Amino acid sequence: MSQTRDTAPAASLRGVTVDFAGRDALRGIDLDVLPGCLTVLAGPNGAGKTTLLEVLAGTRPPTEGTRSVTGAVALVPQRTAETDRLPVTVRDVVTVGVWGRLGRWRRLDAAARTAIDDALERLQIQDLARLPFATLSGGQRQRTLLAQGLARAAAVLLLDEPTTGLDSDSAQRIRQIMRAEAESGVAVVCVSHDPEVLSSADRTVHLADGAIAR
Ligand SMILES: Nc1ncnc2c1ncn2[C@@H]1O[C@H](COP(=O)(O)OP(=O)(O)OP(=O)(O)O)[C@@H](O)[C@H]1O
Repeated sequence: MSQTRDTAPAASLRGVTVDFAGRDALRGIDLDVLPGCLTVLAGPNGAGKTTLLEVLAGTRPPTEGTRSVTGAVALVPQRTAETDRLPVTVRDVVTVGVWGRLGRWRRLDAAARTAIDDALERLQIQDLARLPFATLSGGQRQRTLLAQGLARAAAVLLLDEPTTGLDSDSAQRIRQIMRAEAESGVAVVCVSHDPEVLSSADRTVHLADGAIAR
């Protein structure tokens, strides 16, 4: 970890509970996410990892408790059947990452174009940029979604099982990018069952039945 323990958190949750129709997916979660730190959320299926990531992202409001963040947040979701069907190119998907920095009409300036090109290059998908997203392989889609997250240049980067189903070279590249982002000061939080992601973590948060076990 490149930051000290007394660094102010980039995101904090206090007493967070998420109730799905009377069943608690999360129960009383207190969590600080630090800049410069790769935090891995681990635990069995159904433990609440994705729900916790969604609360950190701000896409799922907690039933109880509070969330505070100090800067922009990027969420790299697991590739899904819904995103497979979107009639957009790879470059379009990555371009969404810079929208938050653009004006009302979302006209791309030079800095935004550079951010998009850099993200495509870091994920080695420049040659795919003009292809429809729907025609990509699963691994290529995952790399495109991560490129979108990098283009956002957020203070907090959240990833849901980014190496699942990838070949070893692609998985290795994604692990290297997560480490590099953490080293550059980003607060990186990753849900993963991948032993190599777990071994590269600065901190592992184990969830069990909706609570932090250790
Ligand atoms: N939209 C939803 N509606 C109802 N219940 C849900 C919803 N999303 C998740 N749950 C439930 O909340 C619990 C936690 O789910 P979550 O997806 O956060 O677990 P997870 O640890 O990410 O699991 P996995 O490792 O299988 O991805 C599970 O019991 C799940 O069935």
